[in-house]
Amino acid sequence: MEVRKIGVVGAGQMGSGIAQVAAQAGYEVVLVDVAEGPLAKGMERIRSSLARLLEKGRLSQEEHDQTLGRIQRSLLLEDLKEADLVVEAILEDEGAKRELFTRLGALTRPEAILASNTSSIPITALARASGRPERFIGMHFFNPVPVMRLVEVIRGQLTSDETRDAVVEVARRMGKEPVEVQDYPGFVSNRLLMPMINEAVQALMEGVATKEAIDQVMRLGMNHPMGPLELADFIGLDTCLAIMEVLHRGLGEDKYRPSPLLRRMVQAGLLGRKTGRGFYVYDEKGNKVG
Ligand SMILES: CC(=O)CC(=O)SCCNC(=O)CCNC(=O)[C@H](O)C(C)(C)COP(=O)(O)OP(=O)(O)OC[C@H]1O[C@@H](n2cnc3c(N)ncnc32)[C@H](O)[C@@H]1OP(=O)(O)O
Ligand SMILES: NC(=O)C1=CN([C@@H]2O[C@H](COP(=O)(O)OP(=O)(O)OC[C@H]3O[C@@H](n4cnc5c(N)ncnc54)[C@H](OP(=O)(O)O)[C@@H]3O)[C@@H](O)[C@H]2O)C=CC1
Repeated sequence: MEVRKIGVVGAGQMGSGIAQVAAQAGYEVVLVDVAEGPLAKGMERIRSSLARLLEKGRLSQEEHDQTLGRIQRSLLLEDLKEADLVVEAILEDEGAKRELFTRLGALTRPEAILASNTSSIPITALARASGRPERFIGMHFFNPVPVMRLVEVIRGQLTSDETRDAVVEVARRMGKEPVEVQDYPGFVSNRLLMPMINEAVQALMEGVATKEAIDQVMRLGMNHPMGPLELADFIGLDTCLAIMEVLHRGLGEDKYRPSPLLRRMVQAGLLGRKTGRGFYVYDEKGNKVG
């Protein structure tokens, strides 16, 4: 099946990035969110990322303008009726995602593929809610989407070969490297990454070192581009907690128990860069100021 039009639901940090790389690859894009505020913020993120690429000469003025021209913004899921592929990037909550996929399954064309950018939630369960498990798949992008090359491709129990082939082709056309993994909690990426982040939070809570020292150890000693606490702020502490809960529930081992400090920070609304404060403090442009 040839994909021409891509819908993206959720205009947060991931949804806006996915819409951007899809439009850069030449697809017609419809970006949908529930409210005007996040939609405007998502479009602003796309504009500033494209401006950065233009400034660096990675994009011509014409490509820049055409990319923006390919993105239609909307507050209505009904505008996804003509899409060939819809990628969901709303909050990491199984109930909310199931509800959305039930609606998408009812309103999109029967041959359209539905994909989730979930970080950890079982693809097979979301596929069932969509009512079209053969044409359902996990398409897991990485943050920041315009920069990171990986797309983790996760087949559900009933995903067809045609669906897998179609999203692999889309990912490649976006300039990404698709890697196929099985439908286990957290897949590969977050089964490995999130316990490290959770352990860094636990080490901070136990007073093993300051947050700066913990981050420095991993940056300077392991050559990670960001320390784990800085990275947790970048991802969003709500998303980190949601992923740890899926690992804990899904794999049933104590080693995946979310750190109480992580939980407390989410309860306090300290979600990281997106709310201006997490382990560190950020200005409105997302630059670390404290
Ligand atoms: C939770 C999940 O389910 C899965 C996940 O996504 S986990 C998170 C995965 N992501 C990571 O681990 C990110 C780790 N961090 C990094 O790789 C880097 O710190 C970073 C790429 C974010 C920033 O890199 P940096 O060197 O500190 O900053 P900076 O120089 O501004 O950016 C590096 C390059 O990326 C570009 N860039 C960064 N963000 C960009 C954006 N949003 N749009 C376009 N370009 C961008 C910059 O322009 C720069 O390009 P040049 O090399 O051509 O100069
Ligand atoms: N952050 C990361 O590094 C990564 C995240 N992911 C996954 O991507 C998904 C999105 O994460 P991220 O972009 O960081 O989250 P954000 O909080 O930045 O964005 C989520 C967006 O979805 C909107 N939204 C919430 N519910 C609905 C709905 N029912 N319909 C339409 N839009 C909705 C939110 O609006 P509002 O603000 O009004 O609630 C918000 O704009 C999650 O599943 C996450 O696990 C995957 C890879 C990396």
